[in-house]
Amino acid sequence: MSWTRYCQSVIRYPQFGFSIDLSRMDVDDAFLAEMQPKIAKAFTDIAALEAGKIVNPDEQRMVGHYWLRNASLAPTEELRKAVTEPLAALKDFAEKVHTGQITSPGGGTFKQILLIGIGGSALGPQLVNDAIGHNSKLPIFFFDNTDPAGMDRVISDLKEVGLGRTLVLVISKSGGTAETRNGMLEAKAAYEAAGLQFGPHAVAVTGEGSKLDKYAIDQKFITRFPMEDWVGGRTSVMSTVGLVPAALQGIDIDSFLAGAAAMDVETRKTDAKTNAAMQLALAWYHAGNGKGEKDMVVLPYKDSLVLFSKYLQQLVMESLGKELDLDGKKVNQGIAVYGNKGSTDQHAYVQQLRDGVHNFFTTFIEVRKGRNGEGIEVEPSTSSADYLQGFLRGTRKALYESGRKSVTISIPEVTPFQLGVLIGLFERTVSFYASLVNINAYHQPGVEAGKKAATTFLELLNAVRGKIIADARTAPEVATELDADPEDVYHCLTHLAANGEVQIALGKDPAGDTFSL
Ligand SMILES: O=P(O)(O)OC[C@H]1O[C@](O)(CO)[C@@H](O)[C@@H]1O
Repeated sequence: MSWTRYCQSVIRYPQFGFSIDLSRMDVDDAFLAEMQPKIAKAFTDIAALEAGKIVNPDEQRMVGHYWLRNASLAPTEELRKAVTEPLAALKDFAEKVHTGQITSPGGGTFKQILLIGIGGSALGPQLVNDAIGHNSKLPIFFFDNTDPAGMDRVISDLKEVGLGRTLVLVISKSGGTAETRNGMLEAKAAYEAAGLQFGPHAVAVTGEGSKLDKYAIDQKFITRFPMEDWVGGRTSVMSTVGLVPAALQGIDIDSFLAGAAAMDVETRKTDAKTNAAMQLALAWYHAGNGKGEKDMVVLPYKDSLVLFSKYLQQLVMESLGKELDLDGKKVNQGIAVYGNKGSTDQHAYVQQLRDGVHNFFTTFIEVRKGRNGEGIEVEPSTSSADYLQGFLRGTRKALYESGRKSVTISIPEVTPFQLGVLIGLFERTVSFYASLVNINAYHQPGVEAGKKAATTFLELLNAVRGKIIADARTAPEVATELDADPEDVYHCLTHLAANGEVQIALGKDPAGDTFSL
């Protein structure tokens, strides 16, 4: 019975060794029949998207990430060139860095990279590095936050080889993201403290004319690569954002792009039954009633894919997590994504998956090849790879026995091509799912609220700084003077106290704590 169902529901693309098993998602024919009109609309929507329609109405933008791996699909010559020219330029740049035609200002080749970016401007390069960048030509380090201690740690690691031999990539589509700006200024300060000029060690990847672009010109960066407004941050790994670092690392970026293009060819086909991305989108819809009622747990059984769940978290949650649908109706859509790797998670949270709250479905990612080269027997006739496979199959079975659904995606090994295949699959699944639930997957209005509130907090923090005097005062006293919320003022004061700018004397509760110079 389950064997028949498996054979009927597995979709295979043997030409590149891919398969997806949806048999444990229990999607029935009646559901598929009912979804027919929505499926047809999703195919029409994505064809329009790929043809260059403005499918991101709020930002009045096209969505062109599918063109990045097949420029001939781009609707105009200008757009085609916007893909091919930066690609040729970044390959040339990487080649010159590798062959020493571009060297560090102090002489000598660049030996390592510091990438400064956040969200889509870091997650893709981090995934690529972790999955396929092992032993690459230039090791890469990241500033992906505004945490000063985190940056200090990275700078100290970079100093082992030397900042003078470190090429800095500052990546920001908008060119105005605070965390990235802060990281760049922190890196610049570290260079200057070491007696080095920052600009001649740096490269910018950003929108033309952005703040960062202007800064890069002013500071005499080595070069700048453009980032187009029709590529979203979370789908930018195949744009200059992902390809500049990957090419510098010596990763086979043509193969990476070819993998995504190969998946695109299959999932562009309008036969829903054999379209892995459409079937996956339908399975998500079925599992969560089209309302994201079930979370997606991502379990790749391969250490090098450990960041894939984090990468998918942004791709899926920033794309699908929306308050309003395209008709302006309040829908609060989304699918929560979390995960790490198997079989490690077997010893962490799989207990809850099997026995606890039933609010998820699992996406297993199987990598068929265990390792390159010979392995040992850990038991008679049994290898570590056999165990990894055994745990994947065992967990899938045990979950299904207790009514927990799962998808299993299989790839032969983790290569640039296969990583492209996986990314291509999920990008198109997100596009389809967004159509099925009628939302704009390509904007992120919710992120702005937190950014605005942070700006307000920073303004208040400076106002509070100006009110600290020698006399000890409570947060409500300072708040009255500033006509501000006492809790906000309290958090400003405790932050200043923790960083040595004011003294704190604890009272019996926060209202009783006093602060002084
Ligand atoms: O590349 P940027 O413009 O610095 O943005 C970084 C990230 O910030 C976000 O805009 C969210 O604030 C993401 O969508 C994006 O990937």
